[in-house]
Amino acid sequence: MNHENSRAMYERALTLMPGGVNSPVRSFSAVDRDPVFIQHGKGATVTDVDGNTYLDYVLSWGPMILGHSDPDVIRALEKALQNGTSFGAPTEAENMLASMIVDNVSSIERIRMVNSGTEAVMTALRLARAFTGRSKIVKFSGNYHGHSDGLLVEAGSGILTQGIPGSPGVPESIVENTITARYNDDEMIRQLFKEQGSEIAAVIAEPVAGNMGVVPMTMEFAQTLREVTEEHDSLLILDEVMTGFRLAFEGAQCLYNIKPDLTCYSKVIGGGLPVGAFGGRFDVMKLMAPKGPVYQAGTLSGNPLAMTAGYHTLEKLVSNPNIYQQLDRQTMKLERGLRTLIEQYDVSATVNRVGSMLSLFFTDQPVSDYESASKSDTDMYGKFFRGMLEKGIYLPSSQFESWFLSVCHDDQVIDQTIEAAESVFETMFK
Ligand SMILES: Cc1ncc(COP(=O)(O)O)c(C=O)c1O
Ligand SMILES: N[C@H](C=O)CCC(=O)O
Repeated sequence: MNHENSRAMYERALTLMPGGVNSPVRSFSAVDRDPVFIQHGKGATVTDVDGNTYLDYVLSWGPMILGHSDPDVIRALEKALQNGTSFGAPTEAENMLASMIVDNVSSIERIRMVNSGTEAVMTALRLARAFTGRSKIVKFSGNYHGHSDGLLVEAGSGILTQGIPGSPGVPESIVENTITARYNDDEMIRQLFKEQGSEIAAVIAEPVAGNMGVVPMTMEFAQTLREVTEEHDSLLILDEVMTGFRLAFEGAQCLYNIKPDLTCYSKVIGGGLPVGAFGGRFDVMKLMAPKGPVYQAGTLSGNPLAMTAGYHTLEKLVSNPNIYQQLDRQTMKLERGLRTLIEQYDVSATVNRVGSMLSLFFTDQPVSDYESASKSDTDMYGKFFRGMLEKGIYLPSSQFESWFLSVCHDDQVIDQTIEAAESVFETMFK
């Protein structure tokens, strides 16, 4: 494959932006390679600036559940564009997206749109603190909730990929209110609440973690989180930025049958445009300004183009519930193909999957938390990644990110991916 144009653009980018990128994971630094620059995407594929086309399992890190350039979403955007791009005033598009969610997700009685997952989580925590009058929050190692100051401690995603414990520039006084606990450890969270329950404003968790690779929460742990927060009058915040509208329309909360007090969204809710949102119980949400005293604002919050892309994406998902079965079936096919290869080539690897989120970890131990995820052989992943890229398969450039499938990942796409993986395994493990 020729990557001449990507290389030239990356060299130029390095002179303009720190590390040549606007978000660290996309720099490919963890897989020891220069990034490819993407020109366009269609369905399950993206094409780079050298004309190489790849089967895409990154899907913009999750949002593109309908595949790239879905014709209905593009058509709606083209129409919306004729009216202008931003007004900083209410539009009907906001009502449409909000009611799509309030009418279809039972835990959401009120919702507020923002521009990113980071903003959604940051504000949901402020709200939880105001509602409870408490300062401490509990998060879990290996979960990632965006890059706000209090949440980078033992975070997943780029923080885990780069092997750094948090970030310089965050004052001690901010993180002293963040308690970090072990994911899927019932005993630890119960003990924590026994000791400090009256000071804890909220527990925030990814119901299926996707930022230390895919690590599902156990059913038991989900119930425990709901129980301890209720017992101690703390709030349970589910960060469904990745899982919302992806694992089911009602997100992971319906798979686990738990009702959080607040839920955070981003990714699929914006159909590929920048949208974040948080919502939940009316008695909590009514504290938000201008109804209540908790401040949040945004010049571009509820932007009409973003609302349009989100509405038309969710519209297609809600009106075709078979979509989730189809996504599950196709991802299971990929999972089975990878498992067969792991056995055939006797590789120390394990596959975790929930619905259309999947990770291949190069470790023979089960991966159930930050500690076990961290034991994966990241050099091996880098080698696998580079081999797959050369075969035209665009995977996440880190062991600790989820692979995502879209409705365009049909049998042919999956077969081609498994064939490529077989040929890469052949060179790596024969
Ligand atoms: C679970 C989770 N929460 C929060 C975020 C932050 O979202 P954003 O990147 O839109 O700020 C992300 C992804 O980045 C995420 O995966
Ligand atoms: N893991 C991150 C979000 O889900 C990856 C996207 C990013 O931070 O650039």
